[in-house]
Amino acid sequence: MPRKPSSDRKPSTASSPADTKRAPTLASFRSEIDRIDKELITLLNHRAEIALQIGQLKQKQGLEVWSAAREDEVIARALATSRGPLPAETLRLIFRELMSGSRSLQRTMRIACLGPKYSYSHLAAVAKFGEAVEHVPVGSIAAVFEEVNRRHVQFGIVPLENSTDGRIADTLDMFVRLPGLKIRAEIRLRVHHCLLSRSEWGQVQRIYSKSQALSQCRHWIGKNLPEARLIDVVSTAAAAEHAQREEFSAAVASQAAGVSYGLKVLAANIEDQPHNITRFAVISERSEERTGRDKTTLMLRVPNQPGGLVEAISLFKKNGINMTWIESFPTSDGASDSDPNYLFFLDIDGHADDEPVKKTLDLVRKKCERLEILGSYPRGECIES
Ligand SMILES: O=C(O)C(=O)C[C@]1(C(=O)O)C=C[C@@H](O)C=C1
Repeated sequence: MPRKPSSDRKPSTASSPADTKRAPTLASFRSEIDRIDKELITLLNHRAEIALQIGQLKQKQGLEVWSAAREDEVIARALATSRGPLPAETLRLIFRELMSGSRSLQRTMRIACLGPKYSYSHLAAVAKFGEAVEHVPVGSIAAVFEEVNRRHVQFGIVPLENSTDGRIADTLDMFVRLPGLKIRAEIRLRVHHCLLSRSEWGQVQRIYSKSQALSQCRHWIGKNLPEARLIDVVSTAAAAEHAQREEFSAAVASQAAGVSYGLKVLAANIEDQPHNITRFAVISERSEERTGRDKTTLMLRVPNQPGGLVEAISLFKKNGINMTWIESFPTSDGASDSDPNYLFFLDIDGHADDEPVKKTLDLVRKKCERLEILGSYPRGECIES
C-alpha cells in the first residue's frame, strides 16, 4: 500500500513573516524556506516510494519503465496547475528531473546518442530523459542504431531533419537498413550555435563542426570569417574537442559544449535562421501506444511508373488524413543500373492503431511495393537547447 506522507499539513502561514508584528528579516524568510524544503523532501520521497511500487507492478505486467505519454501528461498538468511566479520552463525542468529520478529507481536506463557529450543529440537526450540516465555517447548515427538493435541500450536518439538544412541522410539510410526499429517519440530542439575558441576572434584560421551545423551558419561565417577554413567532423562536440586542442581554431557548437571544453564564446546565436529547429527521433525496439495526439512516420516504395506516388498518397487526402512531411531518398533497395529507385519518408497525423489511419494504410499498402510503419508517437513540443 502507498504510504501516507509523514505530514499532511498544508504549508503553514501562521508563522509566516508577513503575520509577525516586526518586519520580516532575511533570517525569518530563510527559516520559512527551510521549513518548506523539509515538507518538499517528505513529499518528494513519498512520490518516489509510489514510483517504486509502480515499477514493481510494471515488472510483473511486463510493461516498460518509460511512459512518454504519462510523462507528457504529468508535465502538462503541472504547467496548467501552476499560478506562478515560478516560470513554466523551470517547472518543466523540475518535473523532468523528478521523473528521471523515478525511472532510475525502477531501472537504470541507457540511452545512446551521437557523442561526445554536449553534442546536440546529447542535449536532446537530456531534454527528453533528464540526467538520471546513463548517457552512452557513440561515434556515428549508424552506431546509435546498432546499439539499440543489439540491445546494449534501451533507447537511441537520432536527428531526422533540420528546419534550415533538411533531412539527415545518415539517419534515413539506417531506417532503410534496420526498419524493425521504431520511432517512440520526437524531440524538437531549438538549436542555437556558438562560435567557440580558446584563441581571439582575429586569430581564428580554422572552423570545425558537423557539416549540418556549418551549413546552418554558412551566411554568418561567410560574412564574418570569410578566410577561415571549414573542417567537417563527426559531431559539434567533437569540433569543440578540436578547438580545445588546437590554437587558432574554433568550433561551431552548443554553449554547453563550450563550457564543458573550457572555450570562450566568441559569438552566440550565429545560426542563419532564428527558427533553427532539429527534429530528433527516440528509437527503440518497441512501438508506442496511442495517446490521441499522435503522428506516424512511414517509409514506402511505389512502382516506378507514371502516377505511382500520387496513387498511393492521394489516398490520405481521400480519407481526410493530413500529411505533414515527405522526403524522397535514393536507395539501392529494389534498384538496378537502368532503374534507380527512391524510397519516400512520410509523416501523417494520427496513430497507426486509429481506425481511419489503419484502414487507409491497408489501402495505401496495396499501391506500394514496400510500406514500413516506422512508428506512431506523440507530437513533440519545441524545447530550447
Ligand atoms: O506513472 C508511471 O508509469 C511511473 O512510472 C511514474 C513516472 C513519474 O515519476 O511520474 C515515472 C516514469 C514514467 O515514465 C512515468 C511517470
